[in-house]
Amino acid sequence: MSTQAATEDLAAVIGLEVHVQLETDTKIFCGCSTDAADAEPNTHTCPTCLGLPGALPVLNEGAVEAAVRLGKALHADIPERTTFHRKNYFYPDLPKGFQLTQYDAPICQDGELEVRVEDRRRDIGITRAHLEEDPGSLQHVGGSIDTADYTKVDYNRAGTPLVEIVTEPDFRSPDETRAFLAKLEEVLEYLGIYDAERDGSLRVDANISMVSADDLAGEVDDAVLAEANRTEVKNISSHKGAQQALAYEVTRQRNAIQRGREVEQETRHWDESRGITVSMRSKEAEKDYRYFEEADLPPLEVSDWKERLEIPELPDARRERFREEYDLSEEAASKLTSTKEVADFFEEIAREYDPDLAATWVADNLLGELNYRDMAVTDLEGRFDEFTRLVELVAEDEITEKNAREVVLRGMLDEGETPDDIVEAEDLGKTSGDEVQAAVEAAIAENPDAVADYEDGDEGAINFLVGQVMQKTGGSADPGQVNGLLREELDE
Ligand SMILES: Nc1ncnc2c1ncn2[C@@H]1O[C@H](COP(=O)(O)OP(=O)(O)OP(=O)(O)O)[C@@H](O)[C@H]1O
Ligand SMILES: [Mg+2]
Ligand SMILES: [Mg+2]
Repeated sequence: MSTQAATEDLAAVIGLEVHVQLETDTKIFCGCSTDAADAEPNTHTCPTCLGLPGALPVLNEGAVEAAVRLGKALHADIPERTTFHRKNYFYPDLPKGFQLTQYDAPICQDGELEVRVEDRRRDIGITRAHLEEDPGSLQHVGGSIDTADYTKVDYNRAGTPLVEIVTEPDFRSPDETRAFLAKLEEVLEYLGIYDAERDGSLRVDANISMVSADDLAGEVDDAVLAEANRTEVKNISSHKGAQQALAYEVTRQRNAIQRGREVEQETRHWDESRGITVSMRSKEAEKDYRYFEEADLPPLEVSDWKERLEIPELPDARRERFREEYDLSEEAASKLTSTKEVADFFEEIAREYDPDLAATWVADNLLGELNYRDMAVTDLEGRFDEFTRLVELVAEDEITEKNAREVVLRGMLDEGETPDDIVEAEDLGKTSGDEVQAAVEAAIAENPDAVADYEDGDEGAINFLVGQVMQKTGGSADPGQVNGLLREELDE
């Protein structure tokens, strides 16, 4: 098809395999801790995750529950029973010589995830999501994967629970994959089964082929996609990486086809520092893996787990509810549902104070100041009460909005102080009505010339008097209010 395609318009067909580390305390088939971020290499290991002879796997219920919750969120089918298989291949990151994974009875099948790209809605089909164990990690010394002097291996990661989410070849551009991955991460975080901060917690294999644009118009014939030669790009660890690696492949494959060459069906490696993909090996066929069912793990009955396990309201539903319930703009509702923490936080404040005030303070002021400092709402962990107190001070009119934003909020974020301490130290408490009234009267009594000018029709004189009152109140009075009070006195 390549020679024929050379004369036609070409379009990209993309499918993703996304590996997500599930957040559990222990590994998927043994009791070793998964929290090895600061551990010495090869210290979080045992005979099971090292694959020593005679060691038996025991399935971690928490990992299965996380996968079932994900399945619900993706509107996937959860089978009555699910099984595990051995996928045999030889590579140093795999001490047993096989990976325990799922094959013909995965925990989730036939789901979908709705994505928005600019203003278009795209429903991306989820072929399957299956559980498996993470291999160990390799560290290439003195170069990258193809040029290193030698390689070190660390089995702390081996056995970390993974869910591999395989999409249908439904993406038509690298941008769409970026939107999908962002959305998927949002859902995973809402479900509380994933830690985005952990290194390597999301890894992507991106499959891409170029086919004739005509073949993609209308109903797509599966046979066309099955026939197209695709490359599978590995070693992608971010949304941006996926987008860049795929954009590179679009150009590379298009050039090859236009020069009359065939695109090889192969596995390629994304070299992030060089911004290119490099050929690694021809793509192994499924039969190479000699899959067979793991005799040490009996089939698992999961028919009633879907009913039993609850999932929280997900980002799309929550955004819609926020728009209606709190009468928010699309933009504000999106910002306020970007993470579960932000959304929970907003709702807590909105219930107690005015939702408009809560929306302004969380979506604009707080997120704006955090963003400016490269911080996230999670950096405020344990200080939510302080922020609520700040909103309360504004709601009850005890400090001006300007001081709240420019002095108190910034002091909280930069100096780690509490709102009440800042208000006291900076003497920000709004001057009471009586004090302002007294200052107005004093300013009038002390400045007969300005009063006379005002009475002669000189509007500028009022500004001078406002300035006098502001001075007397140490700047804590509201200038608009002072102006009104002065006119009331003078116009009597
Ligand atoms: N013509 C195509 N162009 C781009 N991607 C495709 C095409 N056909 C299928 N794909 C995608 O390739 C991926 C296949 O993943 P799957 O895990 O089923 O098989 P695999 O990559 O052969 O196996 P392995 O898990 O060993 O890598 C899916 O994401 C699918 O959408
Ligand atoms: Mg796969
Ligand atoms: Mg693959």
